[in-house]
Amino acid sequence: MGVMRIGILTSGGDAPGLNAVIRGAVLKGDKEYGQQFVGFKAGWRGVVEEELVPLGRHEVKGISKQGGTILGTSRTNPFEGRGGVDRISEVLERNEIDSIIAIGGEGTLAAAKRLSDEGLPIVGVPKTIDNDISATDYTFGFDTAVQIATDAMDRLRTTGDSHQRCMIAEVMGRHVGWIALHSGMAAGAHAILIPEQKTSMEEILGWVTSANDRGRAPLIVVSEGFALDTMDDTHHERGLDAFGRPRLGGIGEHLAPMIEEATGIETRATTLGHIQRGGTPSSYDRVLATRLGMAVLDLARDKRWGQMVALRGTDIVDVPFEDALGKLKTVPQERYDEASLLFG
Ligand SMILES: Nc1ncnc2c1ncn2[C@@H]1O[C@H](COP(=O)(O)OP(=O)(O)OP(=O)(O)O)[C@@H](O)[C@H]1O
Ligand SMILES: O=P(O)(O)OC[C@H]1O[C@](O)(CO)[C@@H](O)[C@@H]1O
Ligand SMILES: [Mg+2]
Repeated sequence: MGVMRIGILTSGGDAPGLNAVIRGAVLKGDKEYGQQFVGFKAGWRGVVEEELVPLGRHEVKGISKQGGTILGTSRTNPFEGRGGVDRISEVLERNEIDSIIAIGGEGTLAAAKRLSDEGLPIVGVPKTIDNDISATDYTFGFDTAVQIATDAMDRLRTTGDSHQRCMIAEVMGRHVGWIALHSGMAAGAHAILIPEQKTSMEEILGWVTSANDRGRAPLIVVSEGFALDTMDDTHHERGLDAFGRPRLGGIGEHLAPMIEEATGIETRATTLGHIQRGGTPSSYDRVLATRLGMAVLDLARDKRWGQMVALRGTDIVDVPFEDALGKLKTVPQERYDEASLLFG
């Protein structure tokens, strides 16, 4: 049997740790199995458009501490345009590529599942800062996002304290509240508002006034996908993305005047936005990402197509793509109840 050649792609939004996955895979493949690697540029686009880049030990030197992805990313659908199974098989064959490692979120993994169901040799690695993928306890990128959000809140608190203001920090997370829950708990927030828990303005005002009455500057953490019990939908004023999904964001700015008017406490909102996704990954994310990158190679070596790696406890395990799809991993009621004991 000849040397196995593996193509790697990163697809969907970037997350800190993507480069550590790539490096982990390339180093192990090179040292252990004598495999060779190529990179596909910008997700599935690189596969469909046959945009390949060399990916050897030289290219991955020192990259696990770099944010973003050296391969670039996109939200290209591999079935659209010139894409499809026949086109992808032809690209793989022409470039003597035996398998694809797809690193991405649930959209990328859904595409990977469809392609592997149709016979293509694909294995996967889950990624998202939102930590909303089922079948894995944590995703890389989440720890870094939480750390960045916590640092920002520590800063908001010193300026809030100085002015005796109510500060609102809006964090990412799409339709789940993991980033808000963890960063809010770490920063000692007086309320954490998440999409999983419909909350009333009365409850929020109760927490704000109770903190204020004790002489504290209230800190409210709100997840971008949160809606008040009186709202029919999430707050999104920036329209839809290319796939018809609402671009979330702005709920913090929406709540601030309501709180200020009802309590008389001057209130300011800050949206952390893409700062949460950029820059150096935490050491936890580097280690998790490196382990996932090394483990996914065993799936490729054993030709276990349609499988992905995941974290269970402290172990890296493998699961079929479908276990990661269909259902978001939301914040369980007991985790919210536990955190909410500290509100107000
Ligand atoms: N069910 C699906 N079948 C085939 N392709 C899909 C499917 N869902 C999504 N995709 C394709 O995969 C691409 C990546 O998905 P998406 O943009 O949701 O990013 P993701 O991998 O889920 O990461 P993120 O965490 O940023 O959402 C999509 O842009 C789309 O082209
Ligand atoms: O990169 P975009 O398209 O602005 O997407 C932003 C979304 O991506 C995420 O950062 C990761 O899924 C979400 O938290 C956020 O809603
Ligand atoms: Mg997605």
